[in-house]
Amino acid sequence: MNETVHVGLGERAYDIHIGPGLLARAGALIAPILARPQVRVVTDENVAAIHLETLRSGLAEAGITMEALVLPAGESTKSWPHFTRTVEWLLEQKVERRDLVVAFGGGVIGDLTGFAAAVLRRGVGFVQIPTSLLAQVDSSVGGKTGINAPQGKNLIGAFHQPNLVLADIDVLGTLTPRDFLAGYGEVVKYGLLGDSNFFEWLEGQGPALASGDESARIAAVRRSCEMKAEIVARDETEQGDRALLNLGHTFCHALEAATGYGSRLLHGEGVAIGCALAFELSHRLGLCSQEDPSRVRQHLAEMGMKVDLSHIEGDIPDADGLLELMAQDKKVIDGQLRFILARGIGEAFVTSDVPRNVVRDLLQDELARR
Ligand SMILES: NC(=O)c1ccc[n+]([C@@H]2O[C@H](COP(=O)([O-])OP(=O)(O)OC[C@H]3O[C@@H](n4cnc5c(N)ncnc54)[C@H](O)[C@@H]3O)[C@@H](O)[C@H]2O)c1
Ligand SMILES: O=C(O)C(=O)C[C@@H](O)[C@H](O)[C@H](O)COP(=O)(O)O
Ligand SMILES: [Zn+2]
Repeated sequence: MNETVHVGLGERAYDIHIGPGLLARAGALIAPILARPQVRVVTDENVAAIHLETLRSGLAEAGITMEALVLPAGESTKSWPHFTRTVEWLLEQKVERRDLVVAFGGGVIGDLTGFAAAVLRRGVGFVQIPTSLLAQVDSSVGGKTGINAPQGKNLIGAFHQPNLVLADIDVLGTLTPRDFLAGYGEVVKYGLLGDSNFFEWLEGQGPALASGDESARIAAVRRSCEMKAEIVARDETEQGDRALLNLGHTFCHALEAATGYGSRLLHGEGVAIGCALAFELSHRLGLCSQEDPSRVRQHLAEMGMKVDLSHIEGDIPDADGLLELMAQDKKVIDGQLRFILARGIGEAFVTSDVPRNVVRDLLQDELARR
């Protein structure tokens, strides 16, 4: 029942194992790449409470000992204070250059721990054991690591590939429905950016995925990882095509900054809203038919997801305020925003040819519906 996706990056290549029961086998899977039988694990309080002892015994089966740092859960942990605490803890633990650090949690823990590993003693290896759907389909793969800055999302970080990824499908069973659906936003993104058959499959299988169907979950994680691995192998540091994985994110990151990186808007929720906006923008620019944004919105709505700016509670900035936040996007070149747009479902492309007034009008219209 286990699947393996290979990320073909030459000397930085690694495998993603996907399937049930992987925590119990973690020791056996990690042992071949360990220099000595000990690891340091960074996790959050939710994951630790439910799954840390299973990981500890899975490692112990192969004679590997572990110490853990348990951080608070949530996006605000992806910040300087927790980053400093993590790096100092790893140094206190005398983690050596040939040791491996384990990121055991969702995307927040993966991004923070990966960045700590990137700078610790100028770079130590790390293993991703992603426990949220979002982390299994996206953040644990591809080596983007980092933290948020007051100026914007993920503005401080490094490309640092993991040495191994273990995506245990069983742990998805303890996610809250809200966190599961947030991760689903990134799954839908893959279909929208490059695989219309996958999107069509999700239209049929999305409800089964959400209600816990194991084979549907494995298939969705595998297809997402295959697509991400293929793009990352082509363009590891986002000089070109990797930006496709940013579909919906220019809007999403501005909305996350506007809502204070808290529980008002989760990253995956912002991605879903951002994808709907990107398709609407594509339609307004005459790139795709009206049916495409409608179909995107309909599937997200049927899954019970946030689709519109009106689904975000509380105040958000006006159109100019959101455009100002977008100006910090890492895809900006010579002060010019770049967007991921689509000629249809599964046909995304990267462009800077987007008049500011069209984006402004779109945001104004969407804000007026709040
Ligand atoms: N590096 C990348 O390529 C990349 C890609 C996508 C997203 N991200 C980042 O990932 C972050 C979002 O990740 P996320 O949605 O996993 O958020 P998260 O890490 O905050 O996890 C969501 C919530 O689920 C809980 N949780 C995780 N696994 C659980 C489990 N098995 N059982 C019960 N609870 C569990 C966490 O404690 C948390 O409360 C954002 O910061 C985003 O920017 C990075
Ligand atoms: O891996 C990538 O590349 C992505 O863009 C994946 C995104 O889902 C993810 O949210 C990423 O962290 C965004 O990257 P950023 O460079 O726009 O911060
Ligand atoms: Zn994302």
